[in-house]
Amino acid sequence: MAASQTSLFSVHLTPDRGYAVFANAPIKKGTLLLSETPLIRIHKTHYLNHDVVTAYNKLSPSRQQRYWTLASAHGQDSSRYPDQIYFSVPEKEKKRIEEQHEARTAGEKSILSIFMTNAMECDKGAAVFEVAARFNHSCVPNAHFAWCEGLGREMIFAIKDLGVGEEITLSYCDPFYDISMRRWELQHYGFVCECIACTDIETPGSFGQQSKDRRWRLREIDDSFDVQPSADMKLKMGIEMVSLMAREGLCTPNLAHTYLQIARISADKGDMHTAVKAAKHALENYLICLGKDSEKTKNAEKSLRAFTKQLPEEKVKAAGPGTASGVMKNGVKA
Ligand SMILES: C[S@@+](CC[C@H](N)C(=O)[O-])C[C@H]1O[C@@H](n2cnc3c(N)ncnc32)[C@H](O)[C@@H]1O
Repeated sequence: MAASQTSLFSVHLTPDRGYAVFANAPIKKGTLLLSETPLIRIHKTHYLNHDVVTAYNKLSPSRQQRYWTLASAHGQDSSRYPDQIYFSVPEKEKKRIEEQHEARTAGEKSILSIFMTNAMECDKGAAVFEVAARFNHSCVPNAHFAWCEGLGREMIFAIKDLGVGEEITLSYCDPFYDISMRRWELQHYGFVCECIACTDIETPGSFGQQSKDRRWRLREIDDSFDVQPSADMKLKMGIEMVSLMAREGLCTPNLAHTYLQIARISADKGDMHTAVKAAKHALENYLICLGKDSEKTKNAEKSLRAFTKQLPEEKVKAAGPGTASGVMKNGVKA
């Protein structure tokens, strides 16, 4: 595991979660923790066993050896999964589901089971990264991973301030999923999450119980946001989402995205002061989660600049750093 030690974090074996990643020093949110090229990459989102085996066979013997050290969520109880595939599912998709089910329930780890356990989505495909694969899951993650196609690298950023020895976690599933959807998703990785959002869910007043309601509401709003015709209603929903995410401790790009939506709706309504304030929050959060090179960050920066130009002169001064001129002065731009 020598390659996994950096000045920022170390990888250690835990008693109950396999390897895990821990902060070596206090780390500020927005810090780039890891930038890594793939060990193996498939240029298809819906890959078959054949695609993974073909890519594996092209690896050097030493890379193949390292691949086999990674975790595998095989050996699962098949009764926890449906025993039939819906009749209208296309043949190729049926084959993919069957192959993955077999890999997951087999007694031995396989090239496919390792890939499925560790793969991260890339542009039109998936890849496994030797170090990034060691980060465990939390539904309230303190780090975020994103593929940067321009750099051909997986980037992991701290999205909260981290203390020495703190485990660094990522979310393997959409944080807006409610608890039953998250449990279903995480079952595929062969574990039951015991994070703060997943425990004590029946205890009145506990974080877990409140979280259950909040995530359910987040999903409900997220599902209906785009089809909501009223701008005022959308604004209200956006503000509620931000508040729910803050209470959940979810500082993921969804938060930045929601701020940007609030900014755009406010700008459409002519409320440029709110638009600028919300766009500043969006930019700040995209910078923390995705860094300055991300297209999403650059778009937020563009929106902020556009909205600031429409502010009356005296409000530009009041809005201060982070507005169109502030962006340059404060070095947010590369
Ligand atoms: C991508 S790997 C993460 C690193 C892994 N622990 C290792 O030893 O290499 C995913 C696997 O880690 C374990 N894992 C991840 N998050 C977990 C969690 N919150 N609780 C228990 N096990 C977890 C599961 O076995 C899962 O299949």
